[in-house]
Amino acid sequence: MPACGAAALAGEREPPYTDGALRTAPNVFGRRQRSAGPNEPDAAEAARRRSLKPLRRLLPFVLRYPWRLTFTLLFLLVAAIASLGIPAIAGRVIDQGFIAQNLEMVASYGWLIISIAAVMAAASAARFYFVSLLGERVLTDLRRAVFEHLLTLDATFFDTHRVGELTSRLNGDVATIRGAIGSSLSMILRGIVTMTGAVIMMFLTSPFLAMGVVVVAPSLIIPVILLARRLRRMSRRTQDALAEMSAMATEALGATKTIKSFVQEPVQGQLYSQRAEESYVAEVTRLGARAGLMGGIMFMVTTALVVLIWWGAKSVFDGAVTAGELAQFIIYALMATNALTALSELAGTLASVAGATERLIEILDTKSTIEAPANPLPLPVPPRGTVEFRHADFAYRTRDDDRVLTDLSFSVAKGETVALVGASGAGKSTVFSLVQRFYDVTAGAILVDGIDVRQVRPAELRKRFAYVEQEPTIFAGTIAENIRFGRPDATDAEVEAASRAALVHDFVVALENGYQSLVGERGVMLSGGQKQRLAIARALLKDAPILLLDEATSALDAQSEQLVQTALERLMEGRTTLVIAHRLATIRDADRILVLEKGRLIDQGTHDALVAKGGRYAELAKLQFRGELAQAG
Ligand SMILES: Nc1ncnc2c1ncn2[C@@H]1O[C@H](COP(=O)(O)OP(=O)(O)OP(=O)(O)O)[C@@H](O)[C@H]1O
Repeated sequence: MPACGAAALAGEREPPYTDGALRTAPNVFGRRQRSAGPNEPDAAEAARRRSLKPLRRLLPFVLRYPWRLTFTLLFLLVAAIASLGIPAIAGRVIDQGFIAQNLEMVASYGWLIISIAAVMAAASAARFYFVSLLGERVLTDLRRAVFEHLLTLDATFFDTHRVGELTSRLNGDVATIRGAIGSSLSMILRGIVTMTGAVIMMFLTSPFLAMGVVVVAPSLIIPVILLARRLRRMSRRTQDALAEMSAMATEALGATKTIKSFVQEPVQGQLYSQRAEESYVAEVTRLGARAGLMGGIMFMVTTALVVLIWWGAKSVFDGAVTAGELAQFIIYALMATNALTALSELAGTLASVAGATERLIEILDTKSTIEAPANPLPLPVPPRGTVEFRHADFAYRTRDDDRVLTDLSFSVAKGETVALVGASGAGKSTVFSLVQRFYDVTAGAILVDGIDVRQVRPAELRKRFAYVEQEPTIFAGTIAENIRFGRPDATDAEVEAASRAALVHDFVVALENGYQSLVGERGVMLSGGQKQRLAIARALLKDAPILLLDEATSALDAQSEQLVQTALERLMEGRTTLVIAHRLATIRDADRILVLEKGRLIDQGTHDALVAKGGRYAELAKLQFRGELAQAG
């Protein structure tokens, strides 16, 4: 019995994804990149790994379910008391039954043991059930809380964290905690109660033998604990290697087309096999050490047991204890050893659970810098549909010194179509992010419908915009779900009306499942033009007063282009439109063109006026619309 816990003492069984592994995961170039954000200072990392403090943060989640917790503790106590009662009766069986040769006594004690065993079994099963129930509940709540919180975080957070890392926190870290709470916690709780109980019973049974054990035990336990700690460090290295391998695979498998197109399969294969080898070596080293430790423990425990039996037998012969008391004592000693092995496992498991919890809590503790003001102002109803930038300066927090927008001032009146034009990196997309308050300006102000965007609830503000991205985001779901994205309660008739206006209806009805057809991940089953029209239908259905349109740069064929253009014209009707323009047609139809250069507004006016002026815009237009100008001219 003591040897069976040797593996646990040896510190095996750490769930995957321990601390820090994912933060240094390599990319497809085989280079490690840290994605730690402003909330994750590196220096404290090592100290935090050892700390069990984060576990306290799980407490509020657990205390939400007082009944489940009470039942868990109740059944835990009942099972422990019952299991501690059995050896005491076994001792009596030996003294009053075997030695006194009284078979009746053996039988009646036998019945008693069976009854207690029944209680113990039922209470253990109930304890396991309730602790698992509690664990699953806590994890589900935690996972939901983290996901919901992630959605509230600002764009800067997502600029500094890799999506892969965040999803592995949601999956890997939660799985780590589940593994621990689901089974280990149950074992651990039992271990604590049993060990305490068994030691007390050892003293009650024979203080003399118990004192002997207390003196000798530390010399056995301390080296084992030290070795086990070393083994845990090795185990962490193994998991780091494993996490690196899987992070690399995830990135590579998500980019198979790029890899194939650049004929990088052999290089990627080689990089992966390097990781696999590293992982293999780390694991084999760990297994070797573990095997040695297990063997050592087994030998030590068996030797200790033999010594205890010899010394116990001597005490029986000397008349210091009875044979029954000795048997009883040995059983308690074995129970205590077993419980100790479970507890030594606790240290390893708790450390990794603490690490996993910490990473999840870290997300929960991250505050969004974009928050609703304490006393938000309402936006005017009906909407005015105006936008104004007042001396706006902006720098991304990740690149503090690089000013992206400088003293930008312009205003867009209701129903006006204003085109933003400028070289790549001039700050056009940044204007779109700021007006929707994904980031805050560093100086100046942005007003929508006459009100500073920082004074209204972000959700209210964003309802005023329909945003059509350059590469529309299509979710893996049905066409209807994608169109309804901004208004899940829209009726079928409304969806169809928007689809007809956006020229989506005709191609949808030709599909076998119509609006219920699945579009695949990122809309892979749709053509570029279809995706754009779907995004336009979605924006139409949202029916917001201000349209933010980032025109697609990728060329569509003439017919598809015409369809998208028609759909766009319908979407722009009656709305204020800010458009990042890449097409001459859009530019010509715009009421005004804003020319941005390095984040400054250097000119504005109509296309003809700006061309006639012959400044920067004329040059830019010549470059950007070269083909179209040639055709037009
Ligand atoms: N999330 C971000 N974090 C840090 N810097 C950023 C971020 N997004 C953009 N930038 C930087 O801000 C500057 C302006 O970028 P922006 O995307 O607004 O330009 P753009 O005019 O829209 O360019 P393009 O036409 O190529 O899309 C660039 O120098 C860019 O590198």
